[in-house]
Amino acid sequence: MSEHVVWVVAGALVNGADACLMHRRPYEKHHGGLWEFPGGKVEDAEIPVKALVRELREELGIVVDPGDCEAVGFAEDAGEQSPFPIVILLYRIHQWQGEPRALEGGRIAWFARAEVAELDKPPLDRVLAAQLFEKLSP
Ligand SMILES: Nc1nc2c([nH]c(=O)n2[C@@H]2O[C@H](COP(=O)(O)OP(=O)(O)OP(=O)(O)O)[C@@H](O)[C@H]2O)c(=O)[nH]1
Repeated sequence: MSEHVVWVVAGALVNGADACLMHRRPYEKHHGGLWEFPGGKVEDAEIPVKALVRELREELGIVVDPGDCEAVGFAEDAGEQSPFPIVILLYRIHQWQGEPRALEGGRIAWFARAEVAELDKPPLDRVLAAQLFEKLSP
């Protein structure tokens, strides 16, 4: 059986010491109603960080410099909990241009670290959030 792996890039927009922007997926989509890091699928032959810059422009209307994206997390599921094999790369971003807006539906909001831990999230996002905040610890 050939398995098509879905590669996903996600961005943790961080404001100050603690606040992080999360996106609640539209209800009609896979993982609808759950809170995720903004981002999306890497297209064929696309370098991941450029896919992230593209996704954040499309989804939030912000401009991000690839040099401002720091890789901080990685999670994968071979298709055990997810309906398809998936790899997610998480980048932390401290600066961007523009005010983030939810341009593709769902909603966005800023959350403190403790609140992110409590949000309803897909399983891989629990792993990614733990990696992110480990890196943010003093
Ligand atoms: N963007 C994003 N996707 C995630 C995260 N965690 C996670 O399991 N996923 C899953 O990864 C997949 C990414 O799909 P997406 O829908 O965001 O990507 P996209 O906008 O490029 O695709 P589409 O246009 O087909 O909807 C979804 O199944 C989504 O639920 C996350 O933190 N961020």
